[in-house]
Amino acid sequence: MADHFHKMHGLGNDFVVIDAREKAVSMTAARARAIADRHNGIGCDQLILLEPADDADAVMRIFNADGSIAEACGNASRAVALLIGRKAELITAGGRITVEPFADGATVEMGLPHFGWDEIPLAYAMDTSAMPVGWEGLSDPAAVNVGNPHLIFFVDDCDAVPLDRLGPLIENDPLFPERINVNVATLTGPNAIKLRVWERGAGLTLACGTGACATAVAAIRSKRVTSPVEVSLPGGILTIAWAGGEQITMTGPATHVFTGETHWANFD
Ligand SMILES: N[C@H](CCC[C@H](N)C(=O)O)C(=O)O
Repeated sequence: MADHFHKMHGLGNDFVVIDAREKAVSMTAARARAIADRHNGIGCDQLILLEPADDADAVMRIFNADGSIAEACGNASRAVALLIGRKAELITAGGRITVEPFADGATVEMGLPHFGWDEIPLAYAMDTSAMPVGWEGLSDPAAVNVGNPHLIFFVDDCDAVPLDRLGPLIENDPLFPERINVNVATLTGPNAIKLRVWERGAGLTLACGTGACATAVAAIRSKRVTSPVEVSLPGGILTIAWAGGEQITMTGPATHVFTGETHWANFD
């Protein structure tokens, strides 16, 4: 009996989605890594495993391409919304989210942002709105936790930042006990941001939903922009709304590419 999966993406941030609500699928970091491998596996930025939940529509477990666990995944939340096909509540390691699909995408209530140094988390206390730290020309970042941890640098030209080199350096800095997602953002209007992201455990991706949420929240909080914000990533545009103290709302496309079948034991 073959195992089925859905190959999906949100603005090019791609996923292997396994719906294990009816039939359990065991997943380990090693198996997730093997499935995510773009040469010897199926290939994806994150592996998404849907499991039964007592008081929600599903538990959504998120494995990065390196096998590490992510507490939130905005683009995958929209993909799962499309797959479920109706309004749904999902439990993730970072909290409870509500998703509502439309024809070719979804709106997601991503929960509340957190700003405390120990909520990011950081290794020691500091003001997370403008941190007194820097890496090779990148300085004064903000940090926001939107279920998962994000560091945001506002720069004049995000395309000029060597993120392929600085991303892993910052991701793995001892300041971040749980590592961190690295965002470089350029303001392009009173409600517009251009964004590139180095993702914890996945590297450069075409889009990052939680990165867009964290960056928009940091920009709104510091009065660089007003809500709602259009965030332009290499893969496309997400709209993020946040009225301070409220839920973050993210709206954007989701794509079901194909349904495939395999045997997960092949990846052990
Ligand atoms: N691509 C995801 C983010 C994955 C975050 C993951 N890299 C981590 O937090 O470890 C998104 O659309 O939000």
